[in-house]
Amino acid sequence: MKGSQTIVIKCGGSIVNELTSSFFQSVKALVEEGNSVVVVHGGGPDIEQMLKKLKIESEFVDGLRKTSEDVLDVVTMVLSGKVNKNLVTMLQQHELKPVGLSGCDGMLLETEAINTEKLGYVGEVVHVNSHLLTELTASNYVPVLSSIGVNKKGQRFNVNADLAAGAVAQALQAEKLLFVTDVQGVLVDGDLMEELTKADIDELIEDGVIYGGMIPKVQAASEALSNTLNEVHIISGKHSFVNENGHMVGTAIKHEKGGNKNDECFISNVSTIGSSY
Ligand SMILES: Nc1ncnc2c1ncn2[C@@H]1O[C@H](COP(=O)(O)OP(=O)(O)O)[C@@H](O)[C@H]1O
Ligand SMILES: CC(=O)N[C@@H](CCC(=O)OP(=O)(O)O)C(=O)O
Repeated sequence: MKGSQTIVIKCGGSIVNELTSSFFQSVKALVEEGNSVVVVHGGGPDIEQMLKKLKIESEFVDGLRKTSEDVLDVVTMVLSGKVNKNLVTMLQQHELKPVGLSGCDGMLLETEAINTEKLGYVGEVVHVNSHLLTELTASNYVPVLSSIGVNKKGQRFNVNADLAAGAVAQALQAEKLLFVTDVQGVLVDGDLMEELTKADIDELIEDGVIYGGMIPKVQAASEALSNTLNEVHIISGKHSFVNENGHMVGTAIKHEKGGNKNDECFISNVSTIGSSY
């Protein structure tokens, strides 16, 4: 896939500290081929660790971390501090031009509370400042966004990073959205599902085959599908994005099965999955 596509890459907290050189080479190849790349990241395990250290309790409600004022401060420090700066420096080491930002900066992720009584300071993105992102990507910068949102009154919110990435992809009318995580894709009885539709996803969630942190990922993926975004990929950050033919690996979430699967060379000039293990 050569040219000027917009590609949103969500790096999950499960993998953000273990991304391999093959992963960074894949990102670099996408930028060098003239694409606009925006990175959105989470950091669930790092948040969990810091909350434990500070002896602050938190619980998950419907897959989202119920967020008190204290939890919000920790989430902000961990995501926009440690995780964001680690990712920025790693990208720099791979000769990219990352700019670390939170969703508060430039009101990148304007956010409103989902249900204050049930979830506290957990928000959903209602508007993305696409202009700032496109200004940066036009100059070959790679914006690296932590999933902290803000409302017009200046209140910060904790946003699930999968949902933040979906909102960014929709706002930018991205052609590609990649969820990079710690598994090869969606697995059923240990087998990788190469393609899934929304109907498949609903059934797999209902049957308990897709659970936990995979739920917001597949839901954000299917909701982000549009006229411009025909496939959303869930892939592992432990290796290259592509196989030996230059085609995407992992699970593709699509409007319907079949179609253009593997018709397109996603990236050329990058090490392939076979060479990276
Ligand atoms: N059907 C499934 N296939 C693969 N992984 C699944 C599935 N259902 C649940 N999971 C879990 O989802 C996890 C990825 O979600 P999560 O830990 O939230 O990742 P991230 O931090 O990358 O967003 C996997 O490590 C796995 O434990
Ligand atoms: C509201 C909510 O649940 N926010 C998440 C934000 C981080 C995140 O989403 O990180 P992952 O990419 O590791 O899932 C949290 O507090 O853990």
